[in-house]
Amino acid sequence: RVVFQNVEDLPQDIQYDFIVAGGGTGGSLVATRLAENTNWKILVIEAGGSNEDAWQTRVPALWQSLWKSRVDWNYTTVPQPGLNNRAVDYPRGKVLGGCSSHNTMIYTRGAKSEWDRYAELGVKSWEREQSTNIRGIGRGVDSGPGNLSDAGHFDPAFHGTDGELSLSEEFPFNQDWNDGTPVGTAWNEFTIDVKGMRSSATTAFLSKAGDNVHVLLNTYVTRVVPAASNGTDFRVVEVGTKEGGELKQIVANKEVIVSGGIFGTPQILLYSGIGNGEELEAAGVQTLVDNPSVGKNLSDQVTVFVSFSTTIDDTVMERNRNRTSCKVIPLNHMSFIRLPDDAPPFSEEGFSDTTTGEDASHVEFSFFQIGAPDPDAGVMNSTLQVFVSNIHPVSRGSVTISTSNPFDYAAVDPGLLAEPVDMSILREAIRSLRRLLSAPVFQGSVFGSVVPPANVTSDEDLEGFVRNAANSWLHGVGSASMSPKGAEWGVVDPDFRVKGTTGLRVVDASVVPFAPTAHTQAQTYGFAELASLLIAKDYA
Ligand SMILES: Cc1cc2nc3c(=O)[nH]c(=O)nc-3n(C[C@H](O)[C@H](O)[C@H](O)COP(=O)(O)OP(=O)(O)OC[C@H]3O[C@@H](n4cnc5c(N)ncnc54)[C@H](O)[C@@H]3O)c2cc1C
Repeated sequence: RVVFQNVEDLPQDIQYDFIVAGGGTGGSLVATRLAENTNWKILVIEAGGSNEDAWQTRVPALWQSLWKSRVDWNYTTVPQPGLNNRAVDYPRGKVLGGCSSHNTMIYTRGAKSEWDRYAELGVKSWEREQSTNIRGIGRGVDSGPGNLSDAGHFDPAFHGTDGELSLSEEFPFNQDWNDGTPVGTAWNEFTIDVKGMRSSATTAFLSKAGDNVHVLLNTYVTRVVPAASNGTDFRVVEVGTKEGGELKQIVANKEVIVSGGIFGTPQILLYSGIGNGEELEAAGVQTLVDNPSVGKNLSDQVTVFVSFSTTIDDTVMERNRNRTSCKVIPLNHMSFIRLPDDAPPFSEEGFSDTTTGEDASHVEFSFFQIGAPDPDAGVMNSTLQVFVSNIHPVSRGSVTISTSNPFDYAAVDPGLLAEPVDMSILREAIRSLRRLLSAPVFQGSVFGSVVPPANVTSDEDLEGFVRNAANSWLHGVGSASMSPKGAEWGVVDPDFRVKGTTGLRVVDASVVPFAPTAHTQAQTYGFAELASLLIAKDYA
C-alpha cells in the first residue's frame, strides 16, 4: 500500500473504485481483500496516524499504555444510571488498525448458535457448517498456531493454515474454544505473532496490500454526501483535518464503505443525514434518509473487577524474573460460564435465558493476574484478580449527536446495566466465581474475597458493589445493526448495504447485531471477510 499524510498529496489522476472510511479492524481487512483485484483502486481514510509511528502498538505487554494516549479517541460515556450515574472511560483506537492496534489481543470467536442467530438475520451464506468456523466465510483470517508447538494447544480443524493474522497461546493446554462451543475454561489465544509482536489488522493485512491501496492518514471523514443533490447515492466522502479547516470531497466510482467502528460509524452516518429525522433536525442536520435505528441498539458487555486472597506466586514478578514481560500479558486464561437453568436470575426472578443456546455463555471470568500483597490496603497475601463480566447483555445503548458540527464527539451511552436482568446475572456471576474458588482444589491456596469484601453477599450489597465498580468490557457492537432485508429495524441489509441508500455499506463491529460469547475482534474480522466476498462478487 501507498501511504499519504495529507489529502493534498493524493494523486490527482486516480479515480478510486472504493473508499473505506476508517482504517481499523474491519476497514483494513475489507480494503486488503478488495485490493486483491488489482484493477481496483482503493482509498482508506484514517483519522489517526500510522501504527508504525507508535511502536508501543507492536509490544503486547504495553497495551494498557496506549489507552488515553495519542492513538486513542479517549471517549467518555454519558453518566450511566446503571452505574450510579458514573461516566466511564471508553478507549477506541485512533490509529491505523483501529482497536486491533491497541486492544488486549484475545482471540475468541463465539458460539455456533450465535453465528446461526446472525445467519437468521438473512445472511444466507452463513450456513450452519460455515458458521461453526469463520474460516468457512472465505479463507480464514488466522494462521493457526504458527511455529509454536501445536500439539494439543489448538484444534487445527478450527483455524486457518495460511491466514495472515498470527495467533499464539501463553501456555499449553488441550482445548480450543474457537471450535464454536466456547463454554468452559481454556488458555487464551492471542493475536500475537511468533516473534512476540502484536498481529493487528494493519500488520497482518493492510501493510501487505498492493500499491492499488492508498492510505490517507490523519484525515477525518466528516460525512458521506450524495453524488447528486437530493439523492441517496452516497458515493462521495467529505474529509477535513480540523474544525473550521478546509473540507474536500473525494468520489468513489463504485462504493463508499464506512468502517469507523461502533462510535465513528453512526457518527458519520448521522452527520450525513442518515438517522432519526427528528433527532437530526433537532441537531441542525438535514435528514436525507430517515432511519431511527442509526446509532441505536448499542450492545455492550459489562465487567466488574474482583479479587481474592491467595498464596499462589505473584505472576507479575514471575514474568519479570523470566524476562518474558514483553510478550506475556496478564490474562492467561478465561472461563465462559453458562449459569444453570435453576440459577436465581431464572428460577427465582423469572428472567428468560439471555443467550442463544446451550453452547453460549452468560458470563465470563477473565483471570487477570496474581498481584503482590498490598500492606497499605491491609492485604497481606497476594490477590488473585478476576474480571467478571456479563457478556450477553439485554440492555441497549446509543450513539447520538446534538450539534451540526461533525468534529464534535457524539454522545456515547452504552446503557450499562440498564436492564434488571443484566444486574441479576452479574450479581450471580460473582457468586458463581466464589463457588468455583471455594472448591477443594483451591483450598489452601485461594482464600476469602478481598474485593468485594467477603461479607458482601446479599443481593442488595452485591448490587451496591457492582453499580459502584462496574465498567464497560469495551466490546460494544450493534450501533449500525444488520437486520433482514425489508425489516423495519436495523441499519444495514445482510449484504452490508445501508438501508435506503445506494453506493454505501458499513463494514465493522457496528453491524454485529448483539454481543457474542467472545471478545469482538474475531467477529469483526469474520463479518469483514464475508463483506469482502459479497462486495467482490457484486462487481465480478
Ligand atoms: C481497549 C480495548 C481492548 C479490547 N480488547 C479486545 C480483545 O482482547 N479481544 C477482542 O477480541 N476484542 C477486543 N476489543 C474489541 C475489538 O478490538 C473491537 O471490537 C474491534 O477491533 C472493532 O473493530 P472495528 O473495525 O469495528 O473498529 P475499529 O478497529 O475501532 O476501527 C475504526 C477505525 O475508524 C477510524 N475512524 C473513526 N471515525 C473516523 C472518521 N470520522 N474519519 C476517519 N477515520 C475514522 C478510527 O480511528 C479507527 O481506526 C477491545 C477493544 C478495546 C477498545
